[in-house]
Amino acid sequence: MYHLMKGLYMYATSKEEFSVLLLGLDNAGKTTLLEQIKAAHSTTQHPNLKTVPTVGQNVSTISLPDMYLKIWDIGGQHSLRGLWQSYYSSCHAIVFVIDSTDIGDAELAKLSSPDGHNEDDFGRLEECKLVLEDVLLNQDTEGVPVLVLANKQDREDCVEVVRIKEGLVRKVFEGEKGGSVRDSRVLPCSALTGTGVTEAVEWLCSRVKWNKEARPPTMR
Ligand SMILES: Nc1nc2c(ncn2[C@@H]2O[C@H](COP(=O)(O)OP(=O)(O)OP(=O)(O)O)[C@@H](O)[C@H]2O)c(=O)[nH]1
Ligand SMILES: [Mg+2]
Repeated sequence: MYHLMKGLYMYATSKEEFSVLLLGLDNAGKTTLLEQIKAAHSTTQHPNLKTVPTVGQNVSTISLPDMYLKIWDIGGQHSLRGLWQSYYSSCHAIVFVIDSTDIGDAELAKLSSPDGHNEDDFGRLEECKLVLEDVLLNQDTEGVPVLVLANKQDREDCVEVVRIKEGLVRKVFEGEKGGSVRDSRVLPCSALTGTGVTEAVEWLCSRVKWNKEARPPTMR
């Protein structure tokens, strides 16, 4: 009887759990974003916005009415990027965070015709493009929804989201094999102020549910 009751209780209280990876170059704002998401889903916690570069990973599970989101924030430094791929096969969505103040004017086309430009004009645009391409082309991320966040939109020197979408993201996604087989979206945000964080989480929740047959959740 005890086991039956326990089983029923577990069944009634368990929820689906989906894993989300936060990826992006070092200093993009991944850990700050995780802090904001955690604080937004806690009644007591304030975000710790004094981050240090992540060496390894941070992980937090947030409880939503109909699911758990287990969010993995992985260090973006060059030497740590090799670790990312070990998370791909078990993730349900990827958030690729871009520092909107460190990509020149986000115009990929200008990279290939650098007349009159020096490297400083581009920030880390080329590096950002290569790293995003690498994520998309890995076979373990095939079909996984990808949310690109144009972060640091609170700063005056940021590139606006439409430019990032048209000049950088669309071109990288067009180069992807198989074209439009995955859900993707580009959204503006400021991890520092929290603007756009709710919209990002909402998009993730809807897409992991839609993609449930291809990548089933675990029950918890
Ligand atoms: N102005 C502004 N600064 C931000 C924003 N998000 C992050 N930062 C700052 O950018 C710096 C790096 O933020 P982190 O969250 O530590 O970056 P990260 O992507 O986790 O970096 P790694 O752990 O090295 O991969 C910190 O000084 C943050 O305060 C933002 O939306 N606006
Ligand atoms: Mg970090």
